[in-house]
Amino acid sequence: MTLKFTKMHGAGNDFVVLDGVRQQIALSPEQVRYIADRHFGIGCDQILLVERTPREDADFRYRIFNADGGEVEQCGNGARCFVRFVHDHKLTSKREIVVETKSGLISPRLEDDGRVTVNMGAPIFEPALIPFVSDSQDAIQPLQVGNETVQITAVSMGNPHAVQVVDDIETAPLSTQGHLIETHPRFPKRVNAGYMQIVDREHIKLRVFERGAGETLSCGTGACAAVVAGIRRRLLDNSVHVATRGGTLSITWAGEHSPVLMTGPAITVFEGEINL
Ligand SMILES: N[C@H](CCC[C@H](N)C(=O)O)C(=O)O
Repeated sequence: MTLKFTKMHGAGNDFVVLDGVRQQIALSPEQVRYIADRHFGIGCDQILLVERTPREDADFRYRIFNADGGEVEQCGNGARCFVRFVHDHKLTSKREIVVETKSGLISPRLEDDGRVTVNMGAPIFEPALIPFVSDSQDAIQPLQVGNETVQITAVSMGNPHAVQVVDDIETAPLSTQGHLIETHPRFPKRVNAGYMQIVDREHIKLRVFERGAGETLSCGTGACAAVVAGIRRRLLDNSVHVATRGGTLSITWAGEHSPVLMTGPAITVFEGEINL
């Protein structure tokens, strides 16, 4: 089978985007891993599959597969690339669309300056819904990682995140802690491990060891989770610029049950075909 694909990135978090509207696509985990492989395949952090949806209240369905082959609930940087893709490939003329994901509806919008704003929905703190094994919803909770105890904020943006505050992002222990947190038994569906450095109340630096992909240059839901965590810890104001290794994302959250808004880039790099 020959598949047309589009290679895209959102602040360096890169994607292979597949048009499941004009092509009939059903990928096995092995095929996902092959496409995502940076030596034997195309190479990407995630694969994004665009599909029609039967829902009346949505324009498309959006399926996300991590490089390890697992299908997941949400991808923030991918949502921005999604709306750029469907607009540029003339699957819609709308500049704002409603997209069905495994974790609910999101609405990305193309801005006049070329960036994309996404309403990512409200963060979730109930442990059972993250999911996180805990009898507390405190903003800061201890987590035993190897032979040390770290202080995390557990939050879901549709996908699970464990966020820490560090003094220096450059020395954050992603290489030693990242996988241990990702696979921690208190996160039954595994978790994305975020490390943020507070620059001031409107600026942070962020690195994320992503579930199913390892450290990426940027993580959109991770940026949302980090800002929410910082606001809950009373360290940040409501609008924050998040500097990631691949670029800057702007996140706004008014607190409580209000939605998190994310604005950032969505870039098309090249089009191609791959034989599966
Ligand atoms: N690794 C994530 C999915 C991709 C999220 C990230 N690339 C983003 O931009 O939000 C997870 O397993 O939940």
